[in-house]
Amino acid sequence: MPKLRVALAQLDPVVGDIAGNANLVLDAARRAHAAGAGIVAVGEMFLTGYPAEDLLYRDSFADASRAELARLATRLRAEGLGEIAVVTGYYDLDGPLTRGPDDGTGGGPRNAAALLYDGQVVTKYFKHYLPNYGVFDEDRYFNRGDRLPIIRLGLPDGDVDLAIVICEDMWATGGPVTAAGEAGVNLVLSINASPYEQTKSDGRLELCQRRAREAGAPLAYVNILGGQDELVFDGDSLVVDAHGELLARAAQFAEELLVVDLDLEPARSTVDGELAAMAVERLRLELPAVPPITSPALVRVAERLSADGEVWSALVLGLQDYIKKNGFRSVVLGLSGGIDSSIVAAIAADAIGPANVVGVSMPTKYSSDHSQSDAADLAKRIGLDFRIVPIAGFVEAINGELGFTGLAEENLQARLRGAIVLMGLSNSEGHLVLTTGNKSELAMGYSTLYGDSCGGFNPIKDVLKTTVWRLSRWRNEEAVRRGQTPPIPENAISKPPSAELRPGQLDTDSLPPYEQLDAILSGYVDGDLGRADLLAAGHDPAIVDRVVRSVDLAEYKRRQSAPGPKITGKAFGRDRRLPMTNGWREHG
Ligand SMILES: Nc1ncnc2c1ncn2[C@@H]1O[C@H](COP(=O)(O)OP(=O)(O)OC[C@H]2O[C@@H]([n+]3cccc(C(=O)O)c3)[C@H](O)[C@@H]2O)[C@@H](O)[C@H]1O
Ligand SMILES: Nc1ncnc2c1ncn2[C@@H]1O[C@H](COP(=O)(O)OP(=O)(O)OP(=O)(O)O)[C@@H](O)[C@H]1O
Ligand SMILES: NC(=O)CC[C@H](N)C(=O)O
Repeated sequence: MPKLRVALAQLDPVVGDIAGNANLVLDAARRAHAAGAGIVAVGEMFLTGYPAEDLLYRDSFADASRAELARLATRLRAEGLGEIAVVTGYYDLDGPLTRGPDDGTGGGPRNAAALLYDGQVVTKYFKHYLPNYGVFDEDRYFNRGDRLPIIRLGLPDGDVDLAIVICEDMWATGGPVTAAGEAGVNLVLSINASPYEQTKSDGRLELCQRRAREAGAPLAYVNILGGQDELVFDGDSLVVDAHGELLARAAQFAEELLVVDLDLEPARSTVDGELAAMAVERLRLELPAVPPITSPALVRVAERLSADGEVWSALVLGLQDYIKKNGFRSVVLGLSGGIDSSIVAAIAADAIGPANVVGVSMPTKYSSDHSQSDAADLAKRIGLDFRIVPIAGFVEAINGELGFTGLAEENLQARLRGAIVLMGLSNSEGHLVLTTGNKSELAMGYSTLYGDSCGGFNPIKDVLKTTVWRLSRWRNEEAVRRGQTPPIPENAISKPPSAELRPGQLDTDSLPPYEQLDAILSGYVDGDLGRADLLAAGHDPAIVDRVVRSVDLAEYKRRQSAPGPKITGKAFGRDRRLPMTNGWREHG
C-alpha cells in the first residue's frame, strides 16, 4: 500500500505581511522535511493572511502575492526542499482583471491554493464556493473557480491521487469534494481559514468525517491560527481516514506541526477527461520514500479544551495577537472592582503577562469602599501595575464651571476616566486602552459614549454578562487546579453589578435581571428572532419590548465601539450589520 507522511502546519499569519508569511511557510517546510513528510500544507490565503478585506482590490497586493509565491518555490528548492510538496493558500489574479460581478469569462481575482514542488508552481486551484454570510464577504472580492486538479503522487510503493479544496468548498454538498470522490482520489487536502465560534469544532470534525466517507478517501484539514481584528482562528487541524475515523488532531489555539502517516489506496488506472460535476486536470509528481518517524510526539490526537476553556483561550489569543500584531507591548484599563474590568484584567494578564497590564482605580464621591478594595485585591492577586488616580477633584472642577447634574454628571465621570485619564496614559506611556463593556451592555447601550466605551480593543465585546460570571468562576477554578492564586476576587463575582455613577445605582435600575436579559438577547441578536418568536419562546412581553427597543436604539453606539473577538454565532460588528437610521420597529 502506498504510504504518505502528511504534515499540516497550523500557523499564525499576519494579514498583509506577505514576505513574513512566506517565511513561515518556508520554516514549516524545513520542519516537515526534517520530520520526513512528503507533503506539507498551510492554511487558506496564507501568504496574504485572512481576511485581507479591501487590500484585495489593489493590483499591487495581488502582484505581491503572486510574486512571493514564485519566490517561495525558488527558495524552497534553493534550500534543498524541492522534494517536499508544499501546499499554500495565496491570492491570485487569473487572466485579465475582471473585478466586480463575475462575468463568467473565467478570469479575475481568486482565492487560490498552489502546490509547489522542485522550485515550480506545479498546479493552482481556485476556490469554488465563496462564503458570503456572517463575517464572510468573499463574493465581494473573488471570482469562483470551476476546475479540479488531481495530482498523481508517485510514491515508491505505488501511485496515489490527491485533490486540494479550500474551506467553504468542503461545507458545500455536491461540491469539489464530491467530484474528487467521483474522480477516485485517494486523499483530499482541505486548506482553511475557519474562525472560532463556540461548538464549531465539533461541527468541523463531523463535517470532515462526512466528506471523507463521501469521497471514500482520507481527508486532511489544516486551519490557520491567531487573532485578526474581530476574528480568532483556533487551528484544530485534523486528519480522518476514509471511514471518518480520527487519526490525528492538533491543539486548539496553539501553533503546531501535525504529522501523520497514511496508508493510502493505490490510484486507479487513469480516468481522464471531464466529470459530470466539473473539469478535472491531471498531473504527476514523484515523492521520495517515507522514512521511519523521527519524533512520535508530532503524531497525536490532542486533548480537547473544555467549553469554557475554549472560550477563554479565544479571548486571550484574540487580545494577544491584536496587541502583538499592532505593535503594542502593554495595556491600560480602569479597575472598578466590578466583574467586567476584573475579567478583562485577568484575560490581559494571561495574554501579555501581568507586568504589562496597567490597572487604574479612579474613585469619585460615588465610589464604594469595596470598588477600591476589590480593585486593589485583584491587582495584588494578578500582580499587575496598579495605580490610583482620584478623579473627584476633576469632576468638581468641571461641574463648578458647567453645573452638570443628572445624566450629564454621571457621564462626565465615565468620560473623565476613559477619554481623559486612560487615553492620556495611553498617549504618554504607549499602552493600548482596553474597554470593558460586555455584550449585554453593548446590546442595551448601557455605557457612556466616549466614556467607559472609549478604548482600542474590547476583549469581552462578544461575551454576555452571564457568560462573564461563568468564565470568571472557570478561570478561578482553573487556577486552583494549577495550584495558583485565583485571579478574580470572589466579591467581584458575587456582588450586584453597579456603574457607581450616582448614589446607590445598580444595573438592575436600568436593565432587566441579566439571566432574563441574556436569554432574550440570545434570541434577538444571535438568533435574529422577531417579537412574536420571542414571545412564543415564553419571554415576558413588557421585558421583550423594553429590550428590543433598547437594542435597536443603541445601534449608533455599537458602530462607534471598539472591536473585540467573536466567540458566538453572531457578534456585534461585521457579523451583524444593521442600519442606525432605522424606521423598523419590532416592539409594539
Ligand atoms: N441615533 C444617534 N446617533 C448618534 N448619536 C446619538 C444618537 N442618539 C443619541 N446620540 C448621542 O448619544 C448621547 C447619549 O449617549 P451617552 O452620552 O453615552 O449617554 P446615555 O446613553 O444617555 O447614558 C449612558 C447610560 O449608561 C449608563 N452607564 C454609563 C457608564 C457605565 C455603565 C456601566 O454600568 O457599565 C453604565 C449610565 O448610567 C447611563 O444610564 C446623546 O446625548 C446624543 O449626543
Ligand atoms: N471607580 C472606577 N475606577 C476605575 N475605573 C472605573 C471605575 N468605575 C468604572 N470604571 C471603568 O468603567 C467600566 C464600566 O464600569 P462598570 O461599573 O459598569 O463596570 P464593572 O464595574 O467592571 O462591572 P460591573 O458592571 O459588574 O460593576 C469599568 O469596567 C471600568 O473600566
Ligand atoms: N474561509 C471560509 O471559507 C470559511 C467558511 C467556513 N464555513 C468556515 O467557517 O469554516
